[in-house]
Amino acid sequence: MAVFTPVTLDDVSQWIKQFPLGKALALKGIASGIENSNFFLSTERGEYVLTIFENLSFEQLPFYLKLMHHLAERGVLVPAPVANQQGELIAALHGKPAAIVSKLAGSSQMAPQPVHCAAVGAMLAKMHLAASDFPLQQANLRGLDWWNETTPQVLPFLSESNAHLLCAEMHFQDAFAGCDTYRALQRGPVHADLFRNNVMFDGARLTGFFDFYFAGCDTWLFDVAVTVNDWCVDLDSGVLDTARVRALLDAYHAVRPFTAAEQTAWQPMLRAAALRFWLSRLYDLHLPREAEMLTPHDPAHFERILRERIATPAPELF
Ligand SMILES: Nc1ncnc2c1ncn2[C@@H]1O[C@H](COP(=O)(O)OP(=O)(O)O)[C@@H](O)[C@H]1O
Ligand SMILES: N[C@@H](CCOP(=O)(O)O)C(=O)O
Repeated sequence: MAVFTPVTLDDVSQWIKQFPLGKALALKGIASGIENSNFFLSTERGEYVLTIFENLSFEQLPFYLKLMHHLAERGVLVPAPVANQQGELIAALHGKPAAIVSKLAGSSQMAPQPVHCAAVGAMLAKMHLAASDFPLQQANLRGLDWWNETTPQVLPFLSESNAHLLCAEMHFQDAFAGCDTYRALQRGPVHADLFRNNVMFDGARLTGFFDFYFAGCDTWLFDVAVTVNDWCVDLDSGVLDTARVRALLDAYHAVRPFTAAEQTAWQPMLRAAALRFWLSRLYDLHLPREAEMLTPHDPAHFERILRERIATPAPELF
């Protein structure tokens, strides 16, 4: 459970006066999540989510919140940020940046079927197209540079076999990022963390993507690979489930057709997406921040997925 910054209803009752939401009625810390402090906030005007950002700065946050606003205006299902009286989407709470966004209906679908994967694939393609004219630029802060910075920090904690895997994969990914195929890939703002727990469903109806706080400008294919590695994986073995993969990729392709360069890059990109989360989970496990309540994710899951993506040919992209 992650609430890094404790907040009381009293604290919020004063603070919320700058927003057009009426009085704060109830505040409840949210158990899941590992990056930020999140609370369900009931007000006289409805149900919202209050997020206190633990790592992102006031300078970095407009990218995420304005991106959500941009997407919501274009019909992509995402939480809408609420502006305060000054028209700002970010306001300080306990000295940290904080924001209020609308609460999505439904719950996460943690055992997805092809029908859920198809809905995610179609909305992901729609999101990539809708974000392509978003004017702000911000790199994916958990991209290749971060992997290169983080690798030496986690290496001392690894077994010989895992240290070898990590170094070899970093070498492979550094070379991949320098090749012509990689440079030919289409780019734009991506979610970069579109796991099952970051999408809401009401039955089989997708009600929204959320948790945009790892978003950044990167290749669209990286976003697809992150999504497939989570939504279409057999959680015990790390093997991809063919029916879910086809549902997700075919639905994406129907909205935004994949390119030949993307087909060539697909397997390296599935590996890159596995590496990214193996590294962040290793970092969070071995070099944790102080949290009032925190359950770290298991790095071995993504080590397994990475080994599997290296060993097994990738499914056809289209
Ligand atoms: N806009 C939202 N609507 C509904 N529930 C939300 C919303 N944002 C967050 N949540 C809930 O809060 C939980 C943690 O949020 P998340 O953004 O994943 O945290 P973190 O950024 O710390 O990883 C989610 O699993 C979800 O249940
Ligand atoms: N999805 C990442 C961790 C990021 O946490 P989230 O709760 O913000 O999705 C992982 O599974 O390692």
